[in-house]
Amino acid sequence: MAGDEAASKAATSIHRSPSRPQLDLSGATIQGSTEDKNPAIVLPNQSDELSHFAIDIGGSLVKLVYFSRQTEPAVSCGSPPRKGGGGQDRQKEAYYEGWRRHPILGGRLHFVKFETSKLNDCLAFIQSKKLHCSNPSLGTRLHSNSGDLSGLDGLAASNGSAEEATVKATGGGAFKFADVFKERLGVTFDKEDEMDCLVSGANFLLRAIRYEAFTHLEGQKQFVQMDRNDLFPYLLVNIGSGVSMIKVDGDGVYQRVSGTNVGGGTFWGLGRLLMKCKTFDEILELSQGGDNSSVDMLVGDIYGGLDYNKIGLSASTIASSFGKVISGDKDLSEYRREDLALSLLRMISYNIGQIAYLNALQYGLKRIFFGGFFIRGHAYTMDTISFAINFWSKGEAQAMFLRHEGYLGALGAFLSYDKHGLTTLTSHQLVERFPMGAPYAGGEIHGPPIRDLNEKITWMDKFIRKGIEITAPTPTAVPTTTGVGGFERPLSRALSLRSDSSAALNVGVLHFVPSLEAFPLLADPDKYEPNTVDLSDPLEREYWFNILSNHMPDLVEKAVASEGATNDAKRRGDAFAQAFRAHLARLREEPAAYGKLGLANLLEMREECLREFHFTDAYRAIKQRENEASLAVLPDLLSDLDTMTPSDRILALIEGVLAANIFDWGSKACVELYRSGTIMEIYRMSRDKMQRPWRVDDFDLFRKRWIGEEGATTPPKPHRRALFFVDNSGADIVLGVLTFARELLRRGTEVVLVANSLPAINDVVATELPAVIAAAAKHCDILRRAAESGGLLFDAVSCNNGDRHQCQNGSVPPLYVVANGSGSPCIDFRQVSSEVAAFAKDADLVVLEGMGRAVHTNYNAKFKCDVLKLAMIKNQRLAEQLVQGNIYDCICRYEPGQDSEIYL
Ligand SMILES: Nc1ncnc2c1ncn2[C@@H]1O[C@H](COP(=O)(O)OP(=O)(O)O)[C@@H](O)[C@H]1O
Ligand SMILES: CC(C)(COP(=O)(O)O)[C@@H](O)C(=O)NCCC(=O)O
Ligand SMILES: [Mn+2]
Repeated sequence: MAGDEAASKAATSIHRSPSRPQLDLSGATIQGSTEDKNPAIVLPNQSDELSHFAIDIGGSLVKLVYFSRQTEPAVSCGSPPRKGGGGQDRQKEAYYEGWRRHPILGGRLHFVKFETSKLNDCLAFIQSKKLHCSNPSLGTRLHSNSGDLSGLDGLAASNGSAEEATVKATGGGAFKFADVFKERLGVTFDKEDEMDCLVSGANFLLRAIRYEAFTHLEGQKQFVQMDRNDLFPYLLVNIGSGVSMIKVDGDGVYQRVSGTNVGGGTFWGLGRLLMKCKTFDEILELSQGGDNSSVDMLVGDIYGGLDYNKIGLSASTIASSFGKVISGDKDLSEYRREDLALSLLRMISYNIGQIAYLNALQYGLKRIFFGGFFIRGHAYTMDTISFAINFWSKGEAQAMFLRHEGYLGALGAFLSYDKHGLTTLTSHQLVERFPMGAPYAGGEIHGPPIRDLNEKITWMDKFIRKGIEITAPTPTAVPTTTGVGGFERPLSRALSLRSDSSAALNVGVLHFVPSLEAFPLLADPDKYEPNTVDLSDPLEREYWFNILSNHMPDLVEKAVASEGATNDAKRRGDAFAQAFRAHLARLREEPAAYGKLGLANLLEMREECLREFHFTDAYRAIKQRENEASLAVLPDLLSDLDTMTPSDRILALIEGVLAANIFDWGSKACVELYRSGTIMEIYRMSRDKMQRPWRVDDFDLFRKRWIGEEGATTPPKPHRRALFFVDNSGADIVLGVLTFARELLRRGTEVVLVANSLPAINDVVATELPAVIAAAAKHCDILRRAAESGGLLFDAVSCNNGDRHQCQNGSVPPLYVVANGSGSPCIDFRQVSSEVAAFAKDADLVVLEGMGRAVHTNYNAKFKCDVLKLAMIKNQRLAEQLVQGNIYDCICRYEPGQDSEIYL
């Protein structure tokens, strides 16, 4: 397939579902100055009424799910601009091009909650964010400002007055408070059935969110990978104020089989009455220091301290919750509040667990999912419920919990709009992010919503003060279970309860990126795991947390400098550091808080966190300096390479990629190294040290594939197309990648350079590549012609050293640049841009370069086609662990693909 076809396939491959909404770009104008980096775009004919939010008003809590449009072309739109036009126009053209190519609405889903008794907070929140305003006649304003903090800038045509807006609403409050919403906000509720919503919310989450469901046993959280084709039947137990038990057999196919009036409302109500607790969390907190044996009547109390072995009950089994109270002659005030709280929690949780089990038994269901805000991510509650299910079912049935626990109904109501096309999205197209503002944007609970960066920084300060409560976990004692009776004491007794705000960080902002797909060349997509290092090991986790913490001062310094070291930049730098440290503290305490944790997630989160505080490219200056220094020596390197035999040359080229990978500003050791020499000195030193065999060395095999057996008469056919996942700026891209790419081109292989959509450390970004290539092309005819035919060069560049080498067949295949859809130093092949996926279809060679992409992630990944993994390991411990080697050792791993032709 020719490149143009591939590109056009990339463009068409996204028009998947005609039912998806499209943006009407006709008559679009850019508002504001053309010099403005982030101008607003006005779409006067975009009349698709925006469905801003859906609401679930329950007996205790109001749950709000709201949508904000993707206001900038998605990260996957980093393709280089096409020919024609002046600089400014070209930018504009590229911008529109992005929108044309990705007309499906991307956007973000936010989750917030309020107490029903504080409905005013909720109304104020909606009002301040203008969620209720959608006025089609005014058109829509789209801002390209990526600094959209809470996600809603520029969403609505904001004249403040709401025209007849209808909003999906569920829960009893949809009836009870319909008039209030009409009066105060002018919105009319379109009521959706609560059970319908719970079921569709749960089905969506279980299918589309990779780490949604988990088990919780004896303090251990374990994510359960649901098979989307084998989801049904299951029992859904929603523990809100009251409890609903629903047997779910499919989409919209369910039956509410049972329920109980003894639920979260009972717990909270009795907690207020008995312990005089002001908040729900206070009860949970109290329970952690409780001993229920002073309140509950235990089997041992009845049997004189003995177990009742005959029927399998231990002495510590609760025979009767609160039963001991009848025999003592004590006033309420004479009981410890902690003990009462624990008895209450156990009573409610066991009871619900038991009823759930009986229903599962009656309907032959093995899987039971618990939702509703009674759970509140509280370890002891979950352990108690799990214990009950496990005990009564003798291990047959399994209790699972949902990360979005209380939002099922609100999410279901939102999905019922059906015009976002969300129900068809797959996990590949969803990215969950955890911006610091997320828990606060919901107000309160904590209100008021954060509107700008300034407010967010102020919030950060508060968070940190609150965050001090988030201490490192005290090691938990060995669980003291007493046979069938359950835990004597809460396992998590020693831990302080997480504040609600930090618990709210369990639920992030869900980004829909319709243009992301799974990489089609993965050999076994279901088994694919991007992370090499297993962070479920506490020692490993601590090591990498420390690495990231220690790197902070240097990173903050670079970030602040990149923004001119102004006072504002310094303030943002501090806030960034606080925010990222808070994430680390949160994850130290609960590693699985954000889903399954891998090193790649941490490295990406750091980049996201920088962006959150408006550091768009912290290493901008460094990247530029290194590019210039490398471009200056490129001509000499090219001449050297051209004097070599093909066999020596391929070795020199791979050596070159490995040696240049030393320029890594994310590695502490490397950053220290740079103090001791210039870029060129370090590059030369690195090259001089290149000695084979490398620590992992498949070079001989690769050379065979490249030039064939020695003395063979017919050389192997060159690869058709190479997909080269590039890494760092400077020597890495200029002296390593481009020289290798040139050789591939010379042999007749099409080359697609796949670079980041957004910056990450000193990685080269797709939009920066055309300029780098243009500069390199001045010294090389092959690169120039290939870049021209790949549409990368606009102005004819003349080759000033007259590259004499021609391609084998006289013509040069195209060189393309494609953005990968990510802004991380690693790559997760479950989610790449649709352009990469389209270009992959014809590729027969994948090259992964650098420690992030070839070692931290994908070291063990298997591909359908040939793959070459090239990296220098710039961390001593990792080198020891992974390859029994040392820092600066190199990896050259070559694995012929399952489907590739065997030439050997
Ligand atoms: N911050 C909180 N405020 C009040 N109740 C809470 C809070 N966090 C958890 N809960 C518990 O969650 C229950 C409400 O759960 P939810 O799923 O929202 O149900 P509902 O729709 O009936 O309000 C409350 O009765 C209480 O037990
Ligand atoms: C972030 C990185 C993966 C980038 O490496 P690259 O992909 O550029 O080779 C790497 O710098 C890294 O793992 N740094 C942390 C390890 C350390 O400082 O020792
Ligand atoms: Mn890198």
